[in-house]
Formats: sequence, C-alpha cells, structure tokens
Amino acid sequence: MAVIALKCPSIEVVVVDISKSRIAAWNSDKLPIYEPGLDDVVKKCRGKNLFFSTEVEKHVYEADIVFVSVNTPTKTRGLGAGKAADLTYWENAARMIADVSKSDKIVVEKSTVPVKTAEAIEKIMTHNAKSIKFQILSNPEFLAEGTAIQDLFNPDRVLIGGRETPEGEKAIQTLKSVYSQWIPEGKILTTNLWSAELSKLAANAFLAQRISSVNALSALCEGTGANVNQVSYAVGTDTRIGPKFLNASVGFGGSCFQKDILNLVYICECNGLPEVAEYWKQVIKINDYQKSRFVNRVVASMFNTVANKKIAILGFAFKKDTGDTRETPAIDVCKGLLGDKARVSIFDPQVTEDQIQRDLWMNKFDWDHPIHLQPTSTPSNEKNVSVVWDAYEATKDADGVCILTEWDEFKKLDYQKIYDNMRKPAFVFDGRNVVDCDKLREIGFIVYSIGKPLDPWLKDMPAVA
Ligand SMILES: NC(=O)C1=CN([C@@H]2O[C@H](COP(=O)(O)OP(=O)(O)OC[C@H]3O[C@@H](n4cnc5c(N)ncnc54)[C@H](O)[C@@H]3O)[C@@H](O)[C@H]2O)C=CC1
Ligand SMILES: O=C(O)[C@H]1O[C@H](OP(=O)(O)OP(=O)(O)OC[C@H]2O[C@@H](n3ccc(=O)[nH]c3=O)[C@H](O)[C@@H]2O)[C@H](O)[C@@H](O)[C@@H]1O
Repeated sequence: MAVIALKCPSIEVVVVDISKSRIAAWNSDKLPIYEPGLDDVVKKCRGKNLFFSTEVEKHVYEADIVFVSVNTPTKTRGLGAGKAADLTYWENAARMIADVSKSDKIVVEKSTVPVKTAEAIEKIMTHNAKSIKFQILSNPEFLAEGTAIQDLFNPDRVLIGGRETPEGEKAIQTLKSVYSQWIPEGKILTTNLWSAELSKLAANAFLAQRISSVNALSALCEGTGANVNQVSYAVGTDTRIGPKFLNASVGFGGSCFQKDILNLVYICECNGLPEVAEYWKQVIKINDYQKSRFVNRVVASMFNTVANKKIAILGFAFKKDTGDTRETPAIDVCKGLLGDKARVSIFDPQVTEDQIQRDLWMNKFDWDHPIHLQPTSTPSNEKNVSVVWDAYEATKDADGVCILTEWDEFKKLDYQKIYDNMRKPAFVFDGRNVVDCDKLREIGFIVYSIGKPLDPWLKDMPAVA
C-alpha cells in the first residue's frame, strides 16, 4: 500500500488494522517490520497520501476500493485442522465491510485465499448489504520478504481476476488503472476470479517444490560425493529450468509456503483428488525431512549426544534481510537440539529475544493468530536457550555452530577467532552453504555443509534416526 501511495500521488491510501500497537508503530520512527527500502517509501508518503489508522470502519465507509490483506492462517481446530485455511479473519472483515458501506465498492482479495473464496465473500456481502453493489476482485501478492520494495517497483507480473460480466470487467479496469501508473501494460495479467486465486497457490507450490527437489537431491549428493551447488548450476543452465530458486538449504520457511501448500492439499482432497493432494504433500514432507536430517547430522557427528553441549545458532530469521521468523527452519532445528538436551546460544541481527523465546514455545500454526490468542507463559526449557547480540559471544566456548540464515555478515566472520574460542573438536554445520568449507577445514573445523561432499569425520558417524 505504501508503494501504491508513492507511485500514485493522486490516490489517498489509508492502511487500517485492528492492532493498535501495529498502527502506532507504523506511525512512529520504528516501523513494525524490517524490510530494506520500506522506511524511505513510508517517510516519503506518510501524512501526504498515506495514512495509518485504527478507525477501520470510518475509512472503509469512505473508500472506493478496499484491499483486504488480513491473515489467513492454517486451521488449528475442527474440520480441516492442520490443512485448511482459517477464513475467520476474512469473514469478519467482509461482514464489517458489508455493515458499514453506504456506497458501491470494489473489494480486493490481497490475502492468499483458497480458490473459490470470492464466491463465499460475495454471498456474505450480498446477504448483508441491502442494495449496495460489491465487485470482488482477486489480486494476489507475489512479493518476497527482504526484496519486497524492488519486487513491488518492478514485478514480474500483476495478476487481477474478476467476474466475466460488464461490472466485473469495469472493476478490473479500475484496478488496472492503479497499477498501470508504474507497471507496463503487458505485465498486468487479467483472468477470471478462480484462475487468479488458484494461480497464487500454484505459484507458491511451484516455488516450494523447486526447493524440496534440490533439497531431496542434496541428501543424495552427501551419499555419493556429488556437490549440490554444481548439480543445481548444471541443471539450472537448461533454459527450460532456469537458475533461480535452486539453493539447497536446511529447509524453506516463511509464513506462506507451508500454509499455502497445505491449503492446496486440502482443496484437492475436497475436490476428490487424493493423488494430486498426495503429490503436493510430498513437498512439505521433504521439507520436514530436511530439517530433521540436519538435526540428526549435528547430534550424530557429536558422538550421538549434544546433552549439555553448547551449540551456537547463527541466524534465526527464515531468510536474510528480514526479521520475520514465521515457520523459520531455525525453530524446528532448535527444538530438535533442545529435545536432545543441548544448550543453544542464538544470534540473529534482526530478531529480538522475546520473539525467539515465543517462537520456541508456541504450538505449530499459533504464530499466525493475533497476539492475544498466543501463549504468554515462558518456555519450560528456557534455561537452555540464550539469545545474544554478537556472533562471537554466541560461539564462545561452544562445541558446534549451526548457520541457519544466510545473512551476508556470516560470510565475513573471523572464523579463526571463533575456532580459537570454541571447545575442540569444533564443528560447523552450515545449513545455508555460506562458508568456505576448505578454508574452515584448514583452520581445524569439522565442517558439514548441506549437499556437499562429506568430511571424513561425518562419513564415520552416520545420522540414523
Ligand atoms: N507476508 C508476505 O510476504 C506475503 C503475504 N501474503 C498474504 O497476505 C496475507 C497477510 O499476510 P501478512 O501481512 O504477512 O499477515 P500479518 O498477520 O502480518 O498481517 C495481517 C494483519 O491483519 C490484521 N487484521 C486481522 N483482522 C482484521 C480486520 N478484521 N480488520 C483489520 N485488520 C485486521 C491483523 O491485525 C494483522 O496486523 C496472508 O494471506 C498472506 O498469505 C501474500 C504474499 C506475501
Ligand atoms: O506468498 C508469499 O508470502 C510469498 O512467498 C515467497 O516469498 P518469501 O516467503 O517472502 O521468501 P522466499 O524468497 O520465497 O523464501 C522462502 C524460503 O525458501 C528458502 N529458499 C529460497 C530459495 C532457494 O533457492 N532456497 C531456499 O531454501 C528461503 O531461505 C526461505 O526460507 C514467494 O517467493 C513470494 O513470491 C510470495 O509472494
């Protein structure tokens, strides 16, 4: 919304949220999320044509176009629990829009939603809104965190789906005229509603599938002496496959891949397509396998026990250049190590101690609900978790180092100094392939790097669950 305000000075954008603390932060000097370039954009527009407010109903009443970007978490209870999208927040928003509206409006699905959600939303709105006409559009968002501003300035495409009626077509053109103020016509795709809704789930499923494919191969690389970087480069030079998004890792994280694939799986099951559901489920299974495989490697190479050993965790965010920890693989890796009684010392340049403690305590999927619905008590194994503000502090007297986020600064650390201050034998487990293995081995480390030829030490220590 901030980028729309920047690129379209004639449009007034008001971002409304029921969370008072978030809106207060959006109005302050410290924005509630870390995203490179966002501060600049907000500062340029805030108070001119970009406003942040908790007066949700007032601004919805005044608006011509309402973008709904509320959370769409995975259901934790009842029908479809663990898979289906929980549309409670969406339904509440739709009912509120219907209640307060006194003029026709375009309602845009910006959240990622199950295919056919627009139909449900239409029903809610038409049953509740007297004689007012609503046009529902699907306009899914494809930005990635860490590169959000660049992605929004120069997207691969913008997708707008609407009803194939004259009114639907008119609404599509209205929204198109907003984006066409900075995006070339050819990049603005228009489709029917269901294609737009499904394309978003499909795009995330394809992206995640690429990572699970390369991660599955990384396990085979380790067993055969192949190097996953060389394999993915060789594969990616085929122009039909392409070089991007083929980096092996400890597993993908983030608030959307898992949630959206589970959602897709559930929709397939509801449509009587168990084989298709099973196909996509495998992407998640390989991701879970990759995380537990990593933990097993750590424990197995340290004589099959990490009890009371200090393990430094470098990086907790789900990728670099963000402070977001939703579904970060670091949560599962830390829980795995804590389960084996390790002491973990965590450093991430953008994640607070409070966030890390909450993440390690929370149940799966709880993170995607408002803060007042999340657990508040402290974790029982808190004494085994310390959060520090420096990589050297985290690694001091440690037995092993796990690199779980690919922050650039981890490439430039003084590994000789780290080695000198660790207990021996000193291990590095690189879950993001950021370190120079040969250099670290020269220093004296025993190094494990995802999908790379195994250190002789690790070959003799098979990681059997
Ligand atoms: N985070 C990302 O990079 C991307 C997210 N998406 C999708 O966008 C949607 C939102 O994602 P996030 O922004 O990450 O979630 P979020 O949880 O950070 O933000 C959702 C916000 O909606 C507010 N909210 C809930 N009900 C409301 C209501 N009735 N009225 C006003 N505000 C309400 C919440 O207080 C919260 O601040 C999800 O469907 C997600 O899949 C899509 C593409 C990228
Ligand atoms: O729907 C969404 O929320 C967004 O989800 C992803 O964006 P995001 O999760 O922010 O970040 P990605 O760059 O996709 O990374 C996701 C995870 O995959 C991992 N990853 C990515 C690429 C790769 O080659 N290997 C790999 O392990 C990252 O480290 C990260 O943990 C998609 O890339 C966006 O297009 C989409 O809009």
